[in-house]
Amino acid sequence: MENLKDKKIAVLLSGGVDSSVVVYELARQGLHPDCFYIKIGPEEEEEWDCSSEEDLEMATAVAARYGCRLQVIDCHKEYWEQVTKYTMDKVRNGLTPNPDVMCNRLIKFGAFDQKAGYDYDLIATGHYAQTEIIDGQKWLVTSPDPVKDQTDFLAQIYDWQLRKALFPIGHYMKEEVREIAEREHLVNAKRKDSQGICFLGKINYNDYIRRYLGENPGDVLELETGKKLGKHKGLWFHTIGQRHGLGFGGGPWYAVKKDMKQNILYVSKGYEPLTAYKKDFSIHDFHFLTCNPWGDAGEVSVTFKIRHTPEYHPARLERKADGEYVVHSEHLIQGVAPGQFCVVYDEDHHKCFGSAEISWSE
Ligand SMILES: Nc1ncnc2c1ncn2[C@@H]1O[C@H](COP(=O)(O)OP(=O)(O)OP(=O)(O)O)[C@@H](O)[C@H]1O
Repeated sequence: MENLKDKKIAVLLSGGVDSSVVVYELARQGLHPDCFYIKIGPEEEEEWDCSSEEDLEMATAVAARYGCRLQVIDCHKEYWEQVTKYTMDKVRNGLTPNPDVMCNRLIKFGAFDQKAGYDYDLIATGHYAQTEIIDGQKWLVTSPDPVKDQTDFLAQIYDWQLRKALFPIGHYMKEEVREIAEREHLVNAKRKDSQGICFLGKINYNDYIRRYLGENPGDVLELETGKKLGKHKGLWFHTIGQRHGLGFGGGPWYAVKKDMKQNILYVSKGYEPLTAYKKDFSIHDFHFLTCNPWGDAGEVSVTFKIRHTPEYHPARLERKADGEYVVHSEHLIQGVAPGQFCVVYDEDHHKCFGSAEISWSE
């Protein structure tokens, strides 16, 4: 780990076990970083839900135990204006967004930096990810825990954000983090991992979308035959590759294509319909975390993932004349949904180069 003694460090402390072990790890090195709890309230003026209150209590207890200050930073407005706007803009256009990816760029390393983080050299989080300095440049590298690895969620942060990021538990497996928390009797050692959309937690994704976009019913047709099977409530509730309880019987049915103009959802039947798979697909707006390692080389070997799963898929990445890329996967990939991020790694899935958005395809 880099020499931290002369650095001013801010810890993003959520009240969960991972960021609490971050504080412990730094304290163990004689450091007393300032801790920050980011508050994102519900969008309506309802009561703050009790799990957030409990989170803040836990964060307060952990910071106090290690002699650190804790401050609450309100990023409510920024979350709804930036992350929600991004999410709704994408789904409205039939694309599949990833709010958790944008939350890291826009909120944890973004809005937070403008409000408090600017005063610090490093921002430490409990993400399962690591960094490495190679030839004087800082790279994002994967965690040894393939199930917990979160480099995919970090693959849209800006280079200056990566330079400020510190992942003090990134070299551990999740079990090791839990063991440390139990051994140190941290108040939250036995708490369950958070789930759902970052910060929104329990909010159901479809309800979140419905609140902004409402419903827009249209036909559902079988791709192969054009036969009408029924109605959908809005294309934005469907993601390419997803198996849906559309309630038609005779399935399972998979969403395989959206016709935005005519508001039609096409589905295919069967457990593994070939229409739900792809080997070759285009990506655009490649965001490099550190730098473009390939220059304008025509083709390179990489690994990639398009979903938060432990597998990395081998592929050839082809650079087109316009500077965009085509992914040629070795294996068939299920559910290649436009708008999703394709996160690209080196052949050994060690270094994360960055990510690009999967392009719309007819
Ligand atoms: N409300 C919050 N306030 C401050 N930091 C946060 C908050 N939520 C998440 N973070 C930071 O982002 C990191 C990753 O968030 P994620 O939701 O993936 O948490 P997690 O893996 O469950 O971690 P934790 O156990 O620390 O909650 C956390 O470890 C923490 O550093």
